[in-house]
Amino acid sequence: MKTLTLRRPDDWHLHLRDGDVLQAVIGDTSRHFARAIIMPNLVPPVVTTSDAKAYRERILAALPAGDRFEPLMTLYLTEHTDPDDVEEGGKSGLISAVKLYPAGATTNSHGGVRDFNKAMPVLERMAKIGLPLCVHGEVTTPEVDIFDREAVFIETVLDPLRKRLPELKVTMEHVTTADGIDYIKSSKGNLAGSITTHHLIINRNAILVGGIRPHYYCLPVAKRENHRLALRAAATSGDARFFLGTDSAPHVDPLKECACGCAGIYTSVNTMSCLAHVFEDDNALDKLEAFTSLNGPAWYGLKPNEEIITLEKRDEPVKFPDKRDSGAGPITVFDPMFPLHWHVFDK
Ligand SMILES: NC(=O)N[C@@H](CC(=O)O)C(=O)O
Ligand SMILES: [Zn+2]
Ligand SMILES: [Zn+2]
Repeated sequence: MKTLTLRRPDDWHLHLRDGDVLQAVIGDTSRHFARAIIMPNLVPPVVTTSDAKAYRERILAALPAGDRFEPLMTLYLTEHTDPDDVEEGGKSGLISAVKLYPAGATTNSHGGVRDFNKAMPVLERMAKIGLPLCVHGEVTTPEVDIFDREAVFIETVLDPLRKRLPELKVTMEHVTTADGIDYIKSSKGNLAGSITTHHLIINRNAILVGGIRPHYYCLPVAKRENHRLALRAAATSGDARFFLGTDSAPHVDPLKECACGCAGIYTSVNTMSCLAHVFEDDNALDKLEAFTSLNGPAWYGLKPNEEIITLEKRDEPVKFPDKRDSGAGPITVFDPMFPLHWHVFDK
């Protein structure tokens, strides 16, 4: 029997939502993960340090009894964000990063940034104090094809921004293209990328072949197979600039299974089993710990976790629920479309 022992992983991009959904999903993360960067795109968004403090308390209150989990809070960047508030939050240790959503790019991003000049004072302050900017890297220009939005963002927004503020530390969130991977690899020191579980497994066929499958729809949308292969190569390479950010993004089924369904895939439940499968397929099980447990903390200036988890490959596949029930309705769990044999033991 194959076993694998890893330092306890962290998730560097996670949506926990609030209220009933938070209550239903938090245990799926805290079961395996010690820490997570918590996305601020609530309704209304987490904009100020005091919003983040209150949200952090709601997350801790929702944790299953006995679970230890550290939510790493982020602020949602707007054109009116106060640089002093950001600095205070960053220096106090409450705020780990600020999140940039180009207005209209994804779920609850309408309050995001339209005019980057207006965000410059905050970005300059972040560069000065070393607080990372997490970026949803897609342009929203209607003329740009949805499959090209990441590549165009790099060329027209991210690269000019990084030239203007070379000291700013940037995390390109949920990289989905070979262009994104190449861009990160060409950088020196102040750019890194998170990669999701599902983008290592699905390409765009999963969404569109044989019928439209809303539970594989997320943003940035999955791309062609050559892009998935580039993501796999980066994740399994051990390169310290790439780490796991699941982007687990729960939406209740009625909001996905309708004429205009929400973007987001719920992967917290089976992420570690999926990743062990992917890394084994690529003969890279020895690189899994770097991806899930070492590269992320190093980038965010934190120590890796001391505790460990064990994964064991068994003949009997792992049984996962198809859905996670919440007080707001059922949430469909990511189906990788192959059986998962890596079981996780963490207690
Ligand atoms: N990834 C998604 O498809 N959805 C995320 C937003 C995001 O991370 O862009 C969500 O909040 O639902
Ligand atoms: Zn995003
Ligand atoms: Zn996300």
